[in-house]
Amino acid sequence: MSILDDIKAYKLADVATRKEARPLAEMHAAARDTERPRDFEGALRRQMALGYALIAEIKKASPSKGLIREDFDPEALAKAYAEGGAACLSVLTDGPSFQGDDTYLRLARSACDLPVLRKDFMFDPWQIAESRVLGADCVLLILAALTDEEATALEDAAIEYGMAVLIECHTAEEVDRAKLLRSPLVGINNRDLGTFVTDTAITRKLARNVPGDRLIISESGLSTRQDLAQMARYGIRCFLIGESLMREANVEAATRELLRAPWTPEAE
Ligand SMILES: O=P(O)(O)OC[C@@H](O)[C@@H](O)c1c[nH]c2ccccc12
Repeated sequence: MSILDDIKAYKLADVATRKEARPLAEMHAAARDTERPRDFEGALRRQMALGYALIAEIKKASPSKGLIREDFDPEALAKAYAEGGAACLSVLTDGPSFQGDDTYLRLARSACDLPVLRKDFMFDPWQIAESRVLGADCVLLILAALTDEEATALEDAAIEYGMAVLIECHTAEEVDRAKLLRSPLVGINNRDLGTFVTDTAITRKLARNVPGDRLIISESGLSTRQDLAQMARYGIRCFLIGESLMREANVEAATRELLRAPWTPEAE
């Protein structure tokens, strides 16, 4: 069984229990009743016009690295990322694999003005409604874990609640499948979720197949200004970064330093 199968099994069991407490009709009504989500795509595009756009991730632990950050305060981290110049936040809410929690999302979002991605594993439209109720402005759809039909149903639900959708791909085939969906946000994960092997060349290889009207976000394994400059040479200026920033003592300063003076062709 691959790790994604394993995650799907515990996630569906967890959703079944949560659903008993709040059935779909009730969660759907609550989601429709929330305030307008913050503009995730707009925040990325505004920052890209000025340089790099960063989705900064709040992640305590991961299955490949174990505990990443001991001193873990989601509110302080959200403020540090916002002050350091991030465009958006990503908050892990999955407990079993990432030591995440739904409350981390609420705390991070209320500590700043940034739009927030709920980083979790979505299989059931009920989870999309729940994400909006928790305050998420964007959800992640991992194509490696979903059929086209499932991805479409989840995307439709997110769009109905006014949320953005980050479509995650890791292979050329998944990039082709992303074209069947409506969301312009295409994440290319440099990490293989089955083996945890991370190779930042994956973004450059797959970017060629992404239509020009989509916004490419390079995800995972990025840590230095050189990493970002290297991507920018290929026209990719939007990044999702977690671990390397989570390991910094001063997250705000590290974020600011990473985003300082973006690479431009003129500078070469
Ligand atoms: O911590 P990193 O290597 O900077 O990566 C961040 C993010 O891309 C990674 O956490 C991630 C990308 N896709 C995911 C899907 C599920 C869980 C986690 C992820």
